[in-house]
Amino acid sequence: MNNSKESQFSPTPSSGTQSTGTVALRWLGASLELLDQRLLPAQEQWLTLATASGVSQCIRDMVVRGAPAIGISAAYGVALAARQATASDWRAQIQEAIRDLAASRPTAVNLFWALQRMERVFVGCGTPSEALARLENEAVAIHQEDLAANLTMADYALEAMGFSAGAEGAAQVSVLTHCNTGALATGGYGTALGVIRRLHEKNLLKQVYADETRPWLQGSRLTAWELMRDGIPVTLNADGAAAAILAAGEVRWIIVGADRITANGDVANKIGTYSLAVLARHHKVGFMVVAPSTTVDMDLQSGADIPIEERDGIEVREIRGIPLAPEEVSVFNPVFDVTPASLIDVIVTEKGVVRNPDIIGMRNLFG
Ligand SMILES: CSC[C@H]1O[C@H](OP(=O)(O)O)[C@H](O)[C@@H]1O
Repeated sequence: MNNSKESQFSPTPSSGTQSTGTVALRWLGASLELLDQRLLPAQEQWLTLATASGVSQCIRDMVVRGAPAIGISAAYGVALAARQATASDWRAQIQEAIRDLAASRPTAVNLFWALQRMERVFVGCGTPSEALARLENEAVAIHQEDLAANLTMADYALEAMGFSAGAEGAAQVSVLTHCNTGALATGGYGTALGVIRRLHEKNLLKQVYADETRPWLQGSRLTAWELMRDGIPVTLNADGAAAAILAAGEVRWIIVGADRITANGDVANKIGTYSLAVLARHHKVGFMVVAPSTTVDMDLQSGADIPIEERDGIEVREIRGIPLAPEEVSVFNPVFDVTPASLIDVIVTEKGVVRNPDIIGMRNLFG
């Protein structure tokens, strides 16, 4: 892996929508560039990956993170494996790359959806050169489809919020969001942050409150950085301040992303999401989950079935090597929690919207 400045590919959004300059990844054809999100906001440093194992390590280390971005990066990782696999055992090498990428993080179903889609293409390839061409095309398609989905979801979300088309002059709304669900977490534009971008584009956004999102600080380090680059009015708050913000009465919606949505509408998302949903219900604030259909896992009946990733306690005990707690203290560090469907007012996907989600509403949309 080394640093690089040039890039050849980053999908441009469909016409009629403001594109965002921020991207998390760039496909160069023979390599994948990843913006090292561990260093933001202090440094914008790109890593160039030429192997699937390098991409897998970057997902493990959260160089790139965010459910859709993880899936897209893994898809490009499989394409890189095809480029590397020229020996007689090329099939085994690509299959091993898929296995290694699948082991990189356990919760975001987008990863497994993307790898299964790439594997379906791979098994139909007869030669290494056919695999190289078809797998690269499939990874690019996954990337571009994700961006298109985000643009569609932004429109659906505004309708769900009561902003019909052409509502530019309507009263502005303040919202609160958690973690990072923007261009840094997706193929571009963002899921929950895509809705926030669209509200801003239509002059419907008064203020975004962004939870800092301990312990990895996706909110303070990524969301605040991303929104300020786009001139979007963002106020950073400690996670513990969310209750007081909702009690003040300005915020009308909490808008978050997801890492896995099960058949009954339960949602796994960044740790702290569940408590926001409880607060939202108590304060009669709308609670919206925005996620592409690649985040929906109809094979799991409920959130109890979702594997919740736990990461090293050092992420809680330290920040960039600076101790925040006694070195030997034990730490509970699940990086996701599950919000029951009963606390969710609406799930927005590019295939449509599920209000008051339950298994019937999910099945109507996803079969
Ligand atoms: C649209 S990103 C979805 C999801 O991914 C983030 O997790 P992580 O930063 O650990 O990859 C967070 O849960 C976002 O809401």
